[in-house]
Amino acid sequence: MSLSASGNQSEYPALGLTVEDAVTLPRIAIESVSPVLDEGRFAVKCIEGQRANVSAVVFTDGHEKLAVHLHWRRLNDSFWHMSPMTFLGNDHWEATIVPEQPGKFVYVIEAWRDPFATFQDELEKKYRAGVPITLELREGEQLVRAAAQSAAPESAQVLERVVAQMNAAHARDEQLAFFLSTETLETLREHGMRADQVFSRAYPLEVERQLAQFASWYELFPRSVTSEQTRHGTFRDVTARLPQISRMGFDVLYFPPIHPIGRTHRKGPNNALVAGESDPGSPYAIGSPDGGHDAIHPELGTLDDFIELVRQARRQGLEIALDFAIQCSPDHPWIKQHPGWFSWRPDGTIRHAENPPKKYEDIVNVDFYQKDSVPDLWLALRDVVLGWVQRGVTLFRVDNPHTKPLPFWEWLIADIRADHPNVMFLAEAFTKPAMMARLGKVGYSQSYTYFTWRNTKYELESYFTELNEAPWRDCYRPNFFVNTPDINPRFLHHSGRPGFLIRAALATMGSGLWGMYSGFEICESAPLSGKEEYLDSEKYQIRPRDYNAPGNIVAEISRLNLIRRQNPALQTHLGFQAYTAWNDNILFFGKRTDDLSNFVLVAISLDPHNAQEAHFDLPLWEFGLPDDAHMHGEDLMTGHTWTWYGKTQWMRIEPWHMPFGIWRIRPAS
Ligand SMILES: O=P(O)(O)O[C@H]1O[C@H](CO)[C@@H](O[C@H]2O[C@H](CO)[C@@H](O)[C@H](O)[C@H]2O)[C@H](O)[C@H]1O
Repeated sequence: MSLSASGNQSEYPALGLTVEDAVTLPRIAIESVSPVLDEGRFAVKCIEGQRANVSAVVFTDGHEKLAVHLHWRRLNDSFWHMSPMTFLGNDHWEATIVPEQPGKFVYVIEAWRDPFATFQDELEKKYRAGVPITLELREGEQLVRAAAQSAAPESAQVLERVVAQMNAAHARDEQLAFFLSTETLETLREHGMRADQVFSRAYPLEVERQLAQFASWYELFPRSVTSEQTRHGTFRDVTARLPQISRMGFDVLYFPPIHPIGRTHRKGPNNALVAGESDPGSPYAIGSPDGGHDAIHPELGTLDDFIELVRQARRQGLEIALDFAIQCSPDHPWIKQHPGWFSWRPDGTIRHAENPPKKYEDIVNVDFYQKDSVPDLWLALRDVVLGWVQRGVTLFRVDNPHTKPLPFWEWLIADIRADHPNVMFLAEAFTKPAMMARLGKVGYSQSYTYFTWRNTKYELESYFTELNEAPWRDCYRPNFFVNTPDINPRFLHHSGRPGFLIRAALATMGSGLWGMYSGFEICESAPLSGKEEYLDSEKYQIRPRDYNAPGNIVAEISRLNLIRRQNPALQTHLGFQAYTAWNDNILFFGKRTDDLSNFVLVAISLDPHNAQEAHFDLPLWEFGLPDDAHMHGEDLMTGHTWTWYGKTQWMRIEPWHMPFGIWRIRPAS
């Protein structure tokens, strides 16, 4: 395609215009529309019931006043909501919308020249300056009559009433009151002519449940919910453990794959390439003669047990999240039923999967673009998700989504959410930033992050700040997992209990979304030969645990989750602001709601071994207070309260007591 081939230069005004084209171009400019992602190619993320601010720079030639409206609606509704946009000065306009349910929405900005507003403004200035206004009053009359004459049928009656009102105003004061009234202005704005009317393009918004932004995830392997390594845990055992998990304040209970596990190339303990007869294998090796992605591993129980578990979990305030791992053990039924969905090598084998440098010898990948795969494989995978949705599952953690095609995700997520807007997807992607962001743009409601590898004050401050800025804030919600079955963070190998508390505080205070893989609460950290992997990982064997083991941090985790529930400022990663504490081992930051009604200060020592002290700045300026003002403080871990006098304060953190402080502040009255 070339410009000369299309022959239509007006599509590219910057390259030159004919006069015929120029006279048809809009006279009003709408620029810098926000929020917008990639010029509207992708939807900006919003949360149901929460305010979304829409702003734009709107201007025209000359001095005439403009009127600017924001129109928005749910994609499939015919009714448009309308809010006038407020003029903020310097051509900036803003309006707020509050979408009430999850789903896809669009918004459009409309602008036009508003002759009556221009007239009213001039009339008022001249009147106040004592300049003669007789002629102006006559011009006003003309304007109102012209508006009534050219009114659309649905506005005619309203404008006739306005004309009648004007005719009834005989005394000069009455006329002035009529022409300067807000009511006259608004009626004419709504029903009068819209000169040079222009519309922006429609911009999409994706509205999700609050759980998309604020949720505490707990991960466990159902087979390990048992008292002995030789007895496979079941869904019924998990059901019995639900109250314990719910009491810790979690909202989501996430399971690695629960499907039948293959036998061919099954892995043994510690990723051994050969498994013993009784080794259970990696649950990610999905598929056996017992079924594939839509079946349940027989040793976990029945489908009814699973459905009952989902029901019981809901009763205790927990949603179940399932793993969606698009890969097959060589024993998966699809390999025989749909050989055309895989790419075969000349020797009749399928290449095993990998995520370099990791090798997954017990699984193979499907091929999304084989002749037989399009669209049958895509539809089959969609039906797998739908099947679990029909069984009550609303959350899916997707394994390695960055190794599958982006168009597939964009289609699948939109297709599922069109009928089930409550369903959400968490991307288990650890890859380059562009792909991490793009997964959010194509529909993932939240994502794993680099948090696990950010340890120093500089790293944490920069990372938390970056996530608050464009483009991340519009497309990416970070779920801070403190550990996963694949990540036994090096920091925890030798940090002892204080290190676990440090990471828990960073995750719970840093983002509205955080996650923990079981074992963290009893400070498990034994690594596999210096690697970031767990020794005797539960990915390859059953691992019973004593959750009451001495030194556990169950009480602290429960408290942190409670603090999050009680403080709206902590229910999102947005609103983060780093503050000054004069010590590189102490991260000090604030989280606050827009109206400052909830303001939480967090000080976390990054040193699990030594006491750390610092002078720090109490952010009085955020409340518009002078440096000598008083501030009320409340320790949210202990309930202790006090008053701070003045901006410069001092703290000491002893990790063996509590390696962090969480203080709710408000101006002392
Ligand atoms: O590749 P990631 O680091 O994102 O890890 C995820 O995907 C892996 C493949 O599904 C998965 O790996 C585990 O399952 C494999 C298949 O059974 C097995 O070969 C690996 O040894 C095992 O670690 C990983 O757990 C998951 O988080």
